[in-house]
Amino acid sequence: MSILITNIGELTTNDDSLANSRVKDAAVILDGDRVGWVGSAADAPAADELVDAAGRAVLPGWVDSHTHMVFAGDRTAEFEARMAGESYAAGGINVTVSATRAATDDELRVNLQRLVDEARRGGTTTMETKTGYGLTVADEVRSARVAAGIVDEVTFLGAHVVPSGSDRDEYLSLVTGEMLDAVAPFVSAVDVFCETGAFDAVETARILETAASKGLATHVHGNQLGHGPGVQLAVAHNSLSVDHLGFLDDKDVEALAESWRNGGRGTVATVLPACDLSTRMPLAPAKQLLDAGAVVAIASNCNPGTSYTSSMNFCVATAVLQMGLTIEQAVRAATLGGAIALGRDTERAGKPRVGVIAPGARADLQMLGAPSITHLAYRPGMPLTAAVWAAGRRAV
Ligand SMILES: N=CN[C@@H](CCC(=O)O)C(=O)O
Ligand SMILES: [Zn+2]
Repeated sequence: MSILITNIGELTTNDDSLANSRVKDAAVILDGDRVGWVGSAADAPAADELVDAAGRAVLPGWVDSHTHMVFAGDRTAEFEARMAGESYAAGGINVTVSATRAATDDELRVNLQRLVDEARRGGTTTMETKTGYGLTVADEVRSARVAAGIVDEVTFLGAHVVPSGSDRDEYLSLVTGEMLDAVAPFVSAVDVFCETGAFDAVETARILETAASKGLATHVHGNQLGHGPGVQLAVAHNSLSVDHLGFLDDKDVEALAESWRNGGRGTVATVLPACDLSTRMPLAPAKQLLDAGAVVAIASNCNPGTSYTSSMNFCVATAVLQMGLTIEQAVRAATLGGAIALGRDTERAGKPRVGVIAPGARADLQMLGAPSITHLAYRPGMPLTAAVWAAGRRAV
């Protein structure tokens, strides 16, 4: 089954082999679950089905590379207290851990599916989610299993905090031993919250090294609540990404940029604008990172504590309006940037690449109710997602 989407006013491809990544009067053919052809509408071959974009903009579906969506409960009271002047502390995580442990598998599944459906309606076609609200072997395994049945990429975040009542050394041995082995069949990566109140530099290094020794990719939550060693550790351990980045010094920015020089595959700097706003923390210096040569991703960090939104439209608009990115930079960071942060920018183990509209890539596209991507920031807060195709199927 092939679908020709024609009469596209502006097509954003992220395909660097094309002279211009914002193509006018374009067309795309979806061939099953892959992109089959991209070009000028005038040259488009025939297909089984025709969709007239009527001059609207088409771009890759959002790739949300950082969420924590396997949870139960709600943290409205904590949010209200924060808006009244209290500051965010990692301790709130244990509130969600208690609620998550008390939930049934079905309740976790239904809540995760609800959030994924919301994200899909907002144009997201690839989603990562983390465990990290179970923090026992059994609860982390079921979080990973539930997530693996619903989202594209699952990350093990047993190293979120040391759960209340646990001995620190025993918990670290669990996270790097029995718990990691038990979740490994369901996950592709391991994450660590490297922060005061969570895990320190020595503990983070131990977790990253153990994950790598088992063939798993790594991510780091770093430099979220203050300046810390997260960025340097992530780069030194060749992590796929380091995320948050509200407190960076020049050496951190340079390390992230340097990691991509000389053809190296470095560490993506993932910024989380909705989280920065919801925690009233400094915005990550996304423009400085890009200007230095780092690869930047934008993600929602959807979770009940620090960022209860999956709206990538909101994140992109904030990155443009408040972080100083151009619209092209923000859209690229929220699509191809996320794909690179997940190691999904190339075909891997039979999984097609995502984050681009190019022949062979997964057929993940969104159409805006607007003629150009500029409207994502020009008309912030407006419901601009007009249509979504996920793996070639019309999803919205
Ligand atoms: N910082 C660590 N983890 C989450 C927050 C989790 C929570 O507060 O429930 C984050 O990315 O912001
Ligand atoms: Zn997070």
